[in-house]
This record gives sequence, C-alpha cells and structure tokens, in this order.
Amino acid sequence: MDLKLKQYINGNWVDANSGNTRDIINPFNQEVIATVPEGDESDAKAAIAAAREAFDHGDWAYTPATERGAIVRKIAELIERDKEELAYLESLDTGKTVEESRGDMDDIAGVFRYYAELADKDGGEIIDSPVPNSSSKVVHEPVGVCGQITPWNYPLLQASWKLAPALATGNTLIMKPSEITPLTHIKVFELIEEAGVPAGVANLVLGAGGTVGSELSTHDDVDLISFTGGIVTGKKIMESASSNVKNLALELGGKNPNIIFADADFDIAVDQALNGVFFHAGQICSAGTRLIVEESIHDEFVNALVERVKKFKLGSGFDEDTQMGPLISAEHLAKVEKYVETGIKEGATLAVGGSRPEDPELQNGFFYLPTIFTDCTTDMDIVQDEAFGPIITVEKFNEETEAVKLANDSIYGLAGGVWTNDSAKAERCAGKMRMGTVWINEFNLYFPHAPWGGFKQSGIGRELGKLGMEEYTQTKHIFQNFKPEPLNWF
Ligand SMILES: NC(=O)c1ccc[n+]([C@@H]2O[C@H](COP(=O)([O-])OP(=O)(O)OC[C@H]3O[C@@H](n4cnc5c(N)ncnc54)[C@H](O)[C@@H]3O)[C@@H](O)[C@H]2O)c1
Ligand SMILES: C[N+](C)(C)CC=O
Repeated sequence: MDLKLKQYINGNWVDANSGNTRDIINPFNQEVIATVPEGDESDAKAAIAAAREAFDHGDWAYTPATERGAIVRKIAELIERDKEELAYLESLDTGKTVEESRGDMDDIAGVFRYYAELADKDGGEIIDSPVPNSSSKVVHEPVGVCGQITPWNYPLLQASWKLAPALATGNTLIMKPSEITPLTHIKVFELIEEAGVPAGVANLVLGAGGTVGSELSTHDDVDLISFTGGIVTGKKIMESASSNVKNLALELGGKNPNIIFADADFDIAVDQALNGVFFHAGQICSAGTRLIVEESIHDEFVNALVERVKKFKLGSGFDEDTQMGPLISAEHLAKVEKYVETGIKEGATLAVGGSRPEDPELQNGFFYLPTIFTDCTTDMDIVQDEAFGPIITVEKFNEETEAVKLANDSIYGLAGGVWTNDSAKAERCAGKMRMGTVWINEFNLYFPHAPWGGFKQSGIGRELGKLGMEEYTQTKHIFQNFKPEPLNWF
C-alpha cells in the first residue's frame, strides 16, 4: 500500500505523540490491512494549535475566494486522477463493493467541484441604511477553526461534505475520521497537500472518539464542530460544545420510513425498496428500513421482496458478482444480532434471514443475512431503533393519513420515501412527513446542490447545497458613516 500511514499536522506527516498504533482490519476476512498512528488528546491539541495559528495569523482566510476555489477544484481533479486507488482503499476498509466505492468517489469529486464553483459567488450584500451619508453592508466570513468528525460507513463521502465547504470559505480545520476507517482520509490529505493547501490549514488526527474527538469538541480554540455519527455521540458532543458556545452541525442517525401505496409501480417499488436498505448491508443513515405497505398489496409485496432477497450474492467487495458485503466489525455484527433477537422476542415474524450465513467462504467476515420482519408495529423497539444493518421491518396501513402518522411516529426525521402514481397524494404526504428529505418514487438519492440534514433528533444544520456552505460562515454587518456628527446627548 503506497500510503503515508501517518497523521497530517501543520503540514507534516507525523506519528502519534505516544507512539501508539492501531491495526486496521478488513471486515471481509479480519486480516490486518494497515497499521496507523493512534493519536490522543495531545495530538489533537497540536493540530488545534496549528489550525488556530493558521487562521489567526495565516493568509488562508484572506486569500481571494477565487484562488481558494481553484485549490478546491484541484483537489477534485486529483480525486478523479486517483479514483481507482481511493475506491480500492474504501472497499478494503469498509467491505462495500468496489463498484459502490467508485460511485462514492464520483460523488466526492462532484462535491469538491460544486464548492469550488460556489467559493467566489458570495460578494456580500449592500443593504439600505436609515442614516444619510452612510453605507451598510452584510458580508460572510469564515467561522474560524473547525473540528470535523466522521463515521465509518461512508468515510470519505461524509468527510468531503465537510472539507470542501470549510476550505472554500477560508476556515482552518482538524479532521478526525472514525478510528476504524482512516485510509481514504489519509489519501485525501495527501491530495490536499499536493493541491497546495497551506500548512496548518487542514490537519488530520487519527484516533478514538473518547480522546481525539472529545478534545475537538471541548477545546476552547475550536470555533465550530461538525459531526456525523450516532445520536448518542451527537448528544455528548452537543453538551461538550457548549463549553465555549461552538457553532454546531450534527448529522445523526435515521429510522427512515418508506411508504408503498397500492397504486405504485409494483416492480419498481420492490426493486428500490431492496436497494434503499441492502446497499452497503444497510449501513446507511438514510436506509429505508421501515417499510409501510398498503394492506391490499402487503402479502404480495413481502413475497416479492423475500424471493429477491433469497438470491442475494454476499461476498468480497472485490468480486464482480457480489451484491452485498460484510458489516463493518465484530462489535457491530453483535449489535445487529442482538437487534434481531429483540425483534423475535417482541413478536415480529421473521420472513427471511435472521442469522449469519452458513457459506464456509464467509465465515471469517462479519456477514449477516439480509433480513425481513413482518407483523411489526410502532411500539416495537425494532421499529423505533436504528439497526444500521441489513434489516427491514414491515408495517401495514389502510388510509393515507394512517401511513403518514406511522411514518412520523419516530424520534428521528432524516429521510423518507413515498411510492404512488398519484402525484397529488404524494405531495400531500411529502408535505406532512417530518423529515429533512422526502423522496417521491425514488430512494436514497443525494447530490451536491440539494441540502441534506435531519428534522427532530436526526440532527442540526445542513450539509451540501448552499446551506452546507453557510454552516461554515458567519454573518457580519459593516456600517460606515461618511459624515459623522456629534449627538450632544451627554
Ligand atoms: N445523517 C447523516 O448524514 C449520517 C451519515 C452517515 C452516518 N450517520 C450515522 O452515523 C452512525 C454510524 O456511525 P458510527 O458508528 O461511526 O457513529 P459514532 O457516533 O459511534 O462515531 C462517529 C464518530 O464519532 C467519534 N466519536 C465517538 N465518541 C465520541 C466522543 N465522545 N466525542 C467525539 N467524537 C466521538 C467516532 O470516533 C467517530 O469518528 C449511524 O447512527 C448513522 O446513521 C449519519
Ligand atoms: C448520507 N449518506 C446517504 C451518503 C450516507 C449515510 O449514511
């Protein structure tokens, strides 16, 4: 592997201060694929100091936005140049199919291109002044030093949603990837260096959440924390970010409903319902794991799903015919197994799956069979909790209002879907569904210019789109009086 396998702090590739390391495991066969530095609070502090110095005394925040945009565009070009290597590393690290990783790399380059184009489009705004002989303008400035924390399921994709807008707007940053999937982050920091981002502006610290992540979210020299991950961690970060009232963006979990009306195109809805969950073995924040199916087609729909699921090909992400790879880790596999046990105890009916596969070739990997539960109701934990695995729960409905009520019965509000050929009905449902994204006759589509984020406990703030850029700026009003006069009050 031609990777530096180091942290990147203040323009230098460095080991952990402690000298500690962590083995990175291939989830397909548990082999060690790399050994990387295991940073801790002291490495985080060094990176924060570098980012603070680069923001307060460096040129980056004052570099013309067109120049910053050109550097961000260059990163996109380098990602396109090294797409195959990046896709290989992402699949090795996460177990997802290399075909999917290639798609991720295209999306990631697209995100850097999008923010490169937006970089110099905001020249501020002149607003009307109530005072004669004066000017009043509103400008947007970088927030400062940004801590960025990413999860393991879409490592580089989630990082790109943070890195590109932060750099385009003139911030400095410290990125902390999930400790179990750092490889594509390391590679992209090599590209960030090659693209000409000045030392200290973008820093990469590797290590655990409780050490590096916690330092980023509590340290007073960090002005903004942008976190993507689970709800429990998100709540902790929100608490620690209060120490110096950091700007906060949280992209948290989801338990996403997918409503299937009887008048939907049956075969397409079946196909996309499967894709909406089993892609990347269900380890997707927006997976449509709560299927809510109109009673008149329920049995036929479930049968069609089950027949398709039985034919899924599980295997190595590098085999061309593999449709679904392993889960990320032994710990996560155990969580998914426990969740299925809960479903059975709660009285849901196991329609298919519900165990690890028997295939001898899959025994060294963290595989779990695609699983469907029927007879599910909203009072069950398996309908309310995020499994983050290859599991669908199916609920039934008869009336449109009932479907929406079921869909909204959740602490989450990330995304949801509606399948129907009645566009008025679809719009009515979409208008009432309390989620950051609603897809009609589509599922799991995201692109750079559409904002992404959650209602309710799925998060705060937005990534992607213009709003994803605004997260990294603060607004300043500058008023100038060209003819000041005494007030003669005192
Ligand atoms: N909303 C979205 O766009 C989105 C996208 C991808 C994943 N997710 C969510 O991410 C979760 C899965 O990812 P995960 O298991 O890596 O989540 P996680 O919360 O366990 O970890 C996410 C990141 O936070 C770090 N972390 C852990 N404890 C921390 C602490 N105390 N302080 C600071 N950082 C800490 C981890 O090291 C990791 O880098 C799922 O809930 C999924 O829905 C959401
Ligand atoms: C946001 N998304 C769908 C790319 C990944 C969620 O886990």
